[in-house]
Amino acid sequence: MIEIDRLSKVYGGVPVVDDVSFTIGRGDICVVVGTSGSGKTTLMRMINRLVEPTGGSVRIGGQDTRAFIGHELRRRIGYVIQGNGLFPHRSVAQNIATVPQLLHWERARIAARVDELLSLFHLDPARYRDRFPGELSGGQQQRVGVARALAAEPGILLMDEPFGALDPILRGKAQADLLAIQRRFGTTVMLVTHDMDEAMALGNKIAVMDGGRLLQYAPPAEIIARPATGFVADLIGSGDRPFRMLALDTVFNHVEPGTAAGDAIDGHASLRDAYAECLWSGRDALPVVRDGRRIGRITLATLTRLAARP
Ligand SMILES: Nc1ncnc2c1ncn2[C@@H]1O[C@H](COP(=O)(O)OP(=O)(O)OP(=O)(O)O)[C@@H](O)[C@H]1O
Repeated sequence: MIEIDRLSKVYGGVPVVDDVSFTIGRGDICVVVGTSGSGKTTLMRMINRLVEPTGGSVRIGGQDTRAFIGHELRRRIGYVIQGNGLFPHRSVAQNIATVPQLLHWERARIAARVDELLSLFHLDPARYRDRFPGELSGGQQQRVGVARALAAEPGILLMDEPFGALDPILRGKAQADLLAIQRRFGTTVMLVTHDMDEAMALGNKIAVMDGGRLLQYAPPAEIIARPATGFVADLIGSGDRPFRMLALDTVFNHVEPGTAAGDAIDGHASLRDAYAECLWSGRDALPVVRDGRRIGRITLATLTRLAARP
């Protein structure tokens, strides 16, 4: 659990983070959104004390972060930045091993962890562990960057625009990987992004910043349905609201008995995808499959009802 308590940062008399308080629950994914210069990065960097607060405090697991020496705190908190920041002259394995080595893990344990993480990120260890970052694609480098941040099994992962440089396809895959890994390790994640779709896809809580202040901190459905200010409403985009609402849920949760004609949709698909398929194919219901077997249908009427303001 991360408790952010009246946190402020002032540069040259100007508050860039202004009296911000909120709590990130253990195992939560908190996504921080806001306009450029709203203080997102500064807020994040005060969690691992790359930036020292002017006022307020941060507690992790009940302990004030000021009780730690800065670099020791940072060894316990994974940190990923856009462009991954890999060491170019160290191999993939050496990059991932950075923090475990600082913590004096045994060699065999480090080697096993490197291979485990490479496999988790769909990189064959035998093929990739001895390569250098320059010998990887951008998407592969980004995965190694996240693997490095997770190497010492941190309870907390801070991610600053981690997928900003990836194309939309790779971005979707990187988001799915992050969700799978977060579920597996139960890591508490704080992620900064400019992309509202990404925020909604990943966050179970969204923090909206503007001018250094926290405007709203709530689950995505709450932010969409009840934006705290006009600024938050604008950020979501009024034309996108019904579609954002549908994107939050999957077909499985709304299957009805009955049949429908035409190609089926997988139950894991989002309601937004189901809605798009109904419109595109001109159907008012789609068959739903689970593991290749038809289990019922989803109707346009249900999707329309679920897209409305709750
Ligand atoms: N070291 C610094 N000295 C002075 N001003 C700073 C410093 N770091 C950040 N700022 C200012 O603080 C404000 C917030 O910056 P920050 O990087 O936290 O915003 P952000 O929301 O992450 O922006 P972006 O989305 O563009 O990355 C900006 O006006 C920035 O110019």
